[in-house]
Amino acid sequence: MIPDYHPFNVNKAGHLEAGGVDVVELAETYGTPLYVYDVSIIRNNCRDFVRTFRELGVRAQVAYASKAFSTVAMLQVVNQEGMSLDVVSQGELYTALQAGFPVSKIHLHGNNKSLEELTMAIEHGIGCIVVDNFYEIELIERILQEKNKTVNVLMRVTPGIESNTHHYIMTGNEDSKFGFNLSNGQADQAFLRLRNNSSIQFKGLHSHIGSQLFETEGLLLAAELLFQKLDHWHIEYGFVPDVLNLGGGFGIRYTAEDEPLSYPSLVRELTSAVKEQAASIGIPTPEIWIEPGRAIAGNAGLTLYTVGSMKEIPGVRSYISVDGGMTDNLRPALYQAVYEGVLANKVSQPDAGSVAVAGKCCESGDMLIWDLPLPEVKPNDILAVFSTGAYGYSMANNYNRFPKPAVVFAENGTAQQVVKRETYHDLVKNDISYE
Ligand SMILES: Cc1ncc(COP(=O)(O)O)c(C=O)c1O
Ligand SMILES: N[C@@H](CCCC[NH3+])C(=O)O
Repeated sequence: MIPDYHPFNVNKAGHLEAGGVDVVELAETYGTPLYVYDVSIIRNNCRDFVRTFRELGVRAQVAYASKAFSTVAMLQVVNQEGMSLDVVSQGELYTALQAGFPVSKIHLHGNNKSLEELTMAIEHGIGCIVVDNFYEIELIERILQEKNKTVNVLMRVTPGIESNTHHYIMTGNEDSKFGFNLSNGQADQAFLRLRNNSSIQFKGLHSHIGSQLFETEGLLLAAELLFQKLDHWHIEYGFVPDVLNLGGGFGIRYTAEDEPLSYPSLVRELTSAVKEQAASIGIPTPEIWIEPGRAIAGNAGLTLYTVGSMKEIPGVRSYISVDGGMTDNLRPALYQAVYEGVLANKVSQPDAGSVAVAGKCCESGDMLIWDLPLPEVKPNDILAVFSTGAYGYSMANNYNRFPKPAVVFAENGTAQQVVKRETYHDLVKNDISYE
C-alpha cells in the first residue's frame, strides 16, 4: 500500500503511477535504476512558496537551491514557475546557463569560490554573489577592478544557532565552515570592507541554519539575530538593507514520522516576522529571499530498482538486493536516512512481511532500507523508493564503477527522458592508458 502522504497513485493494473504514467512501463523502457519525477508536484511545490509571497504583496525571491537536483530540464521547470536560483559551483552555474535561466535571478554561493568561478559569475552578470569569507572578498575586489564591473553582494553570516537536524546538515552553528561569524566582529569587519568598495552593491545579509527542518523556531531566531546586527549598522552607519535572505532547509516527509511544515504557513510566518522586526528597528521591509531545495524536488521524485538476489537469515532478517544503492542514493549511508517504498508492480497486494533492502555495492553499509513491509517479493519485481527527488541524483556517484541512472519526467500522462543513463564508455572516456 502507498501511505497517503506520498503523492503517487495506483492504476487499474495495480501498478504505481507517476505523473499519470505507469512506472513499471518506464522501468521496462528506460531500465533501472531510474529516477522518475512527477513534474506537477515540482510545480505545486514552487507555487506554494511563490504564490504565497505574491498573495502577501511583499517583495520576495524564492531561489531554488539547485544542489538538491540540478539538470537542464529541472531548471527550466523552476524557471517557468517564476523561481530564482541558488547555485554553489561553476558546474551548477553552467547548468543554469545551459538551461537558459535568467542570469539576473541566479545567486552564487560557496565557502571556497575559486577565482575562475567568481570571474565566470561576474562576467555573465550574475544576480548576486553571497560572499562567505575574507579571501573571497579579496578575489571579488580584484576581478571587479580588472574587469571594470560591479556586482550585487549579500553577506553570509553564521548566527550561532544549533538547528534541530542531523549534525552533518547543520550550517548556522558557530563552529561552521560557512560564513562570517555574527558575534565576534568578523561580520562587522566584512561589512565595512564591502561598503567601502564602490563597485560592490552590498544588499544585505544571508543565513541558512540547516537542512530538513520541521520547526520555524530556529529560522525566526536567526531572523531576530540578523535584525539585531542590521539595527546596529543602521544606527551606526545609516545602512538600510535591500534584501534579507533566510536560506532554505524546509523539511519534507520521508516517513510517517516526519511532520513537514505547511509551506504557505511558513512563508506567512517568516514574512510577518520580517515585517515586524523591520518596523521595530525603523527600516522598510527588505525584499525577502528564501532558498528551498529539498522542499521543491524531494517528494516529487522516486527511484525504481529491479529486485535481484535474496537472502534469508532465519531468526535475523530477509535481505532483498536491488540493482542500485549508495551510488544513486547516498543518504542512508551518509546520514542514516530512512526511506519508504513499495513494489511498483504489486502495489495493491497485501504485505507478506518485512525485508531489508540492500544495494549492490561492495560495502556492508550499502543498505537502502532496513525494515520495509512488502508483499511477497520475487526477482525482477520493481521496487519504488519514495521521496528521493532531492539529493539523490545530485549526490549520485560512480563507486564500484556503476554508471549513473537516467532521469525521466512525467506529467499529464506523458513521460520524457531528461537525463540519459551513463554508459560504460562514459566511465572510461576520460581515462588515459599508461604506456
Ligand atoms: C545556503 C543554502 N541554501 C539553501 C540550501 C537548501 O537546503 P534544503 O535543500 O534543505 O532546502 C542549503 C543546503 O542546506 C544551503 O546550504
Ligand atoms: N545533502 C544533504 C543536505 C545538504 C544541504 C546542503 N547544505 C541531504 O541530503 O540531506
